[in-house]
Amino acid sequence: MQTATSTNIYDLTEEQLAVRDAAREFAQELWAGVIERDEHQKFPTEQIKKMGELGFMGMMVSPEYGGSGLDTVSYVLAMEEISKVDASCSVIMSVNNSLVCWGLEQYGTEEQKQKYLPRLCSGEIIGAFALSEPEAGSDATSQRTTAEDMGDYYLLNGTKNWITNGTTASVYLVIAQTNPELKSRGINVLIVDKDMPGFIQGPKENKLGIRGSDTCSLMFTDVKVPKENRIGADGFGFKFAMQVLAGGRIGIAAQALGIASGSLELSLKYAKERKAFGVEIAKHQAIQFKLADMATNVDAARLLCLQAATDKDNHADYAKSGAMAKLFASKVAMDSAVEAVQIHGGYGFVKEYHVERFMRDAKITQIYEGTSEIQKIVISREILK
Ligand SMILES: Cc1cc2nc3c(=O)[nH]c(=O)nc-3n(C[C@H](O)[C@H](O)[C@H](O)COP(=O)(O)OP(=O)(O)OC[C@H]3O[C@@H](n4cnc5c(N)ncnc54)[C@H](O)[C@@H]3O)c2cc1C
Repeated sequence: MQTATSTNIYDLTEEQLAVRDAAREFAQELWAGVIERDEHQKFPTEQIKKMGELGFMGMMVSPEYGGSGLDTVSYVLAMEEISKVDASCSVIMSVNNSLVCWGLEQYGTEEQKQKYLPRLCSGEIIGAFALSEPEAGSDATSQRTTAEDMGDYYLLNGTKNWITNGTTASVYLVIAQTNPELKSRGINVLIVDKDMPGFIQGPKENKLGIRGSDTCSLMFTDVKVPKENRIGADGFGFKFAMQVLAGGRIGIAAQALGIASGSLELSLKYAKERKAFGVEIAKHQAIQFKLADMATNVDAARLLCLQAATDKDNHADYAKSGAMAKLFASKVAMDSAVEAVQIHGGYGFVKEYHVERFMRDAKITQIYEGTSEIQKIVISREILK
């Protein structure tokens, strides 16, 4: 199925196009079992392993640490293709790539990078990023999890909420307050290994969408985290979280784009097959206009995603473009998926046709890594500077 991605409007390089094509080809394998994984909240273990082997789990990490050494544009293209089929796989990929691997490579010590990155990139282990708490979501500065400085180690206590890869990860980047008097400048980020005594993971949340990906709470009771597990200088944790989330948003924007373009592709196919009143429904102007709106929005969302990715690759400021890409693409994902269900009629309401799953999966892209309201705060702050 050809959509606007077939036209090289963004002057993509041969390498970027090859990555997109490889992701597109691999994504076809994700159709098998996707409904079952969604229905039973089954983690895509085999699929993630294969994604690691193909280089999708550490796409932007330098080959020196086992990564694919690719740019953010390539990452966006791959995220779109994988999200077109299974947004659960793509969120696992996104957290591992943009939050965990990127954060470790940018700010970790040589020892930390050597210890964790090769296995995170190969898919041998998975990473998680733990910022949100029961009472600190959008207002991430209100951290209640504490990391008390005990000299050689930090004593970690508290609860994190809604953590993607929460039950399956082996390594967690945990944000915690060390010095409340310094507010956001008293926050640290610590690398916590799954088997550290006092660390337990809660049960999987029973979710509306992205049900193949596991989300849970994390509980820390007197967990002793060695000082060498801190990333960056003392008090760098909040800045770390904001930096990785700014890049993470580009990945989630691409996930939303994929859900939207997947909805469009399935709708185009169905509209040419399904007949009503003696003709294919694609011949009815009402359906044509829905498809035209979807295609226009998908192309616009893709351009915003590529703009943000290009800004990041060029080391330009991507706070605004990343927030715009996520704000817009997540709305397009939601709108396109709803229209896809409508175009499919009654068939859209049952699982075999996938679009009801896209509709459920789309919603989260307006919530995590900064809600749409928070993206508007970021954008308005940037344009009013
Ligand atoms: C499936 C899933 C996976 C997740 N994965 C992770 C993860 O891996 N790691 C992690 O740390 N977190 C994760 N999260 C948490 C997610 O990032 C938060 O849910 C999100 O940031 C919103 O926080 P909240 O739920 O506390 O909502 P709240 O912050 O309580 O917001 C509630 C509503 O109020 C609005 N609002 C809040 N403040 C303002 C304001 N100042 N102006 C205007 N509107 C405002 C919000 O936009 C929202 O509509 C995940 C969440 C889910 C559901």
